[in-house]
Amino acid sequence: MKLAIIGTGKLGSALLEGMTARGVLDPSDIGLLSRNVARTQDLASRYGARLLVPEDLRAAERILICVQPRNFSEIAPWAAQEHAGYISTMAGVPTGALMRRLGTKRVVRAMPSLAATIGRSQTALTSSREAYDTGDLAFAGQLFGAVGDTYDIPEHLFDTFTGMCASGPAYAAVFAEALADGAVRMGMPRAVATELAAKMLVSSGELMQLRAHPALLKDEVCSPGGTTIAGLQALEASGVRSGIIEAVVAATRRGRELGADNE
Ligand SMILES: NC(=O)C1=CN([C@@H]2O[C@H](COP(=O)(O)OP(=O)(O)OC[C@H]3O[C@@H](n4cnc5c(N)ncnc54)[C@H](O)[C@@H]3O)[C@@H](O)[C@H]2O)C=CC1
Ligand SMILES: O=C(O)[C@@H]1CCC=N1
Repeated sequence: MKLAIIGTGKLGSALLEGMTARGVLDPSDIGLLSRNVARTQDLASRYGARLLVPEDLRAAERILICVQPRNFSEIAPWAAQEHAGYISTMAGVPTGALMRRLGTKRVVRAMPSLAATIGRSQTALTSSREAYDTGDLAFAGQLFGAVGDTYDIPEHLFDTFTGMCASGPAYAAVFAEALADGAVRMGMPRAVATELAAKMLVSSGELMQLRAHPALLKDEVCSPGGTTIAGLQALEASGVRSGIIEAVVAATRRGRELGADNE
């Protein structure tokens, strides 16, 4: 078995879906192990992966940990296998803590996002020296490279990457929801407003990528004395920029707390 995935919740299943859809691993080389056995059995049958019990981890070349940081202490005792390499997606938990709790030096820390489902995750990677030497980091690079872009991020910036790129879809969702609320406030039907808001965010992201800086897009859309600059004035008065900066700062700090809880 090339890869055992512990934790088949929102991220574990998104990674499974993204990886199998893109053929990075044969489903028969993937094993799944989670507390929610019914859901995991269902995923295993749907994707052609194996349902595992902890003893099966002895046969896993590498183990991908996708449980919540608060559940790490529950799985660490039986997840620790001398022969295996580890990849952890747990927010906040540093490579040092992973090495100590798993009793190995073969540790890769990864931070993907739910966009892995559609092959558009931005995944941060960092690892121990041993994980580099044994090819674990290269393996993780292939795995996450199949479901989006990968970035070498130094460990001191990992929680910030998490607070922006991995948490980011939630911020974007709140922005879309609020946009739709605005349109509903002005009389637009909810279903139409919700669909328009999401599509507008996607196309705006693509337009931004075609420009050197997001401000250039803003300037092109703002006609002198027009509607957009009036809307932007109201947005700026709400302190939206500071709110977004604070969101990334708070998420970064929370990542550090989760790391400290797992020392
Ligand atoms: N949801 C997201 O967008 C992202 C999540 N992450 C990280 O990925 C990890 C998983 O996140 P989610 O999938 O959202 O969480 P989740 O709560 O949806 O899934 C957690 C999974 O762990 C399993 N689990 C919990 N305790 C267990 C135990 N003792 N033994 C076996 N299985 C156990 C649960 O049954 C569930 O399948 C977290 O550490 C999170 O920080 C990272 C990037 C993005
Ligand atoms: O909210 C969380 O803690 C996880 C990590 C990044 C996205 N979801």
